[in-house]
Amino acid sequence: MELTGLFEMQKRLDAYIEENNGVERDVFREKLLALTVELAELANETRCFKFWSQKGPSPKPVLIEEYVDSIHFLLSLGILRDMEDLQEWPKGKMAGDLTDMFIRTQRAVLDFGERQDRASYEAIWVHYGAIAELLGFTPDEMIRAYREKNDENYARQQRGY
Ligand SMILES: O=c1ccn([C@H]2C[C@H](O)[C@@H](COP(=O)(O)O)O2)c(=O)[nH]1
Repeated sequence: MELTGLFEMQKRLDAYIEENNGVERDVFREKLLALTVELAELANETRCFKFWSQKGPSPKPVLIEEYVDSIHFLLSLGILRDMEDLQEWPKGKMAGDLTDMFIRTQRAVLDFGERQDRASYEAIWVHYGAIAELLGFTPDEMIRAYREKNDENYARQQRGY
């Protein structure tokens, strides 16, 4: 899946948010924490780990919106560390269920926070790709959901969110 267009949209949104909020410092730490929070929110909506509950996962539109919140911050972190030349979504084979994948993805995000290098950045994409596959998201669905949330993020800024 092609990432160039998404990086461009994210760069524009980030510039708008920074300008709107008078941000002049490096907000890498904040965005890293935001990504771990979004990942946990997605896990919570899937309820994959809630062996103590009989309730099923949230509907697909809810899951995909949470998913693309993560994609926003993942793109944004790449932009902050000059990795927006990554053209294709890095893919790799990963075995395991959703619970495995959420734990490993949290680790991959924190690992990137320490190393801040390309290999650890690409590893996060591989993990998110595996989550998308387990949740049955197609590339078209993800791109559509990303665009919709990107628009909503502008609208929120304009509303004084
Ligand atoms: O610099 C930023 C800050 C926020 N967001 C977006 C990503 C998510 O879609 C949304 C998260 O906002 P909350 O709902 O968590 O407030 O904001 C960005 O894209 N760039």
